[in-house]
Amino acid sequence: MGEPYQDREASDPKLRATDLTRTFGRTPHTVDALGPLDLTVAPGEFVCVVGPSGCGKSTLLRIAAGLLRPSMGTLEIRTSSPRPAAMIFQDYGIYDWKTVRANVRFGLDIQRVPRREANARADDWLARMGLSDFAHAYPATLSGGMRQRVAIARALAVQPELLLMDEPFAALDAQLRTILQDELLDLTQSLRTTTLFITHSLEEAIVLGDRVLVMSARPGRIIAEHRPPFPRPRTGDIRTAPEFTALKSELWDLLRKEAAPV
Ligand SMILES: Nc1ncnc2c1ncn2[C@@H]1O[C@H](COP(=O)(O)OP(=O)(O)OP(=O)(O)O)[C@@H](O)[C@H]1O
Repeated sequence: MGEPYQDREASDPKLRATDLTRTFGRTPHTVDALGPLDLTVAPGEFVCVVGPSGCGKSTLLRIAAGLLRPSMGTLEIRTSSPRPAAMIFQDYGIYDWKTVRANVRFGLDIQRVPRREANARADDWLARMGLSDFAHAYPATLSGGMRQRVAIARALAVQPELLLMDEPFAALDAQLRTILQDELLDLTQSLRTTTLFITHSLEEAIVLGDRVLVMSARPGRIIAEHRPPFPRPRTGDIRTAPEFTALKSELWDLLRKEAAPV
């Protein structure tokens, strides 16, 4: 392996993890899940994290979302408004008993945005995601791709300063996954929302990321950083570029070493 990974200091990062460590369980049955790990995400940056199964990716994201505490070290999020970080999970995390529109409005209701304005913002997001005809439907009647579009609309409707995504497209078939990757690429390039995105898919990471960070096997640390060499705004067409294939195989080599049984 080459030089150990050192996160280049972003001067005023939106997110900064320092010596972040998480252990689960009690001695003698502890599991070292994560770290020590250093990471910064600059404002407007889209950072993808890939790593072998069980290396602590979700743990990292759950700490960033405030759902878990670090065992040691810190993770700071710098926000300039009371708007929360928004999170999107693999299993959509939408409420089956609420209509599609009420799901998209959910974060706005929590922020006590007046109903009329909240409905207008929800409807705007439903239109952007091609879901206007389903505003009054319940999620059970939607396909997986549509459900994930609802989750994306709900997260972005609150205009979060930080978007945390944990394998958001993992449950979708390959074709739909590609379509949603391209939609997210379009959206994030126009919104420039700071995003930390966890994925198993190298292709997804290269298409979407300003940086792709590779994690080691558990306890996960960052062992490599790559910047996909595709200027923005980019489109899904980069998937056929030789540089894309080359970077994918380079990342795959790194991951294969980490995933290999010892
Ligand atoms: N609440 C918990 N209690 C005990 N161990 C846990 C807990 N949550 C996670 N772990 C362990 O911590 C390690 C990291 O888990 P985590 O879910 O963060 O990995 P991951 O990289 O997201 O995995 P995958 O890619 O398979 O989703 C795993 O060994 C897991 O079993």
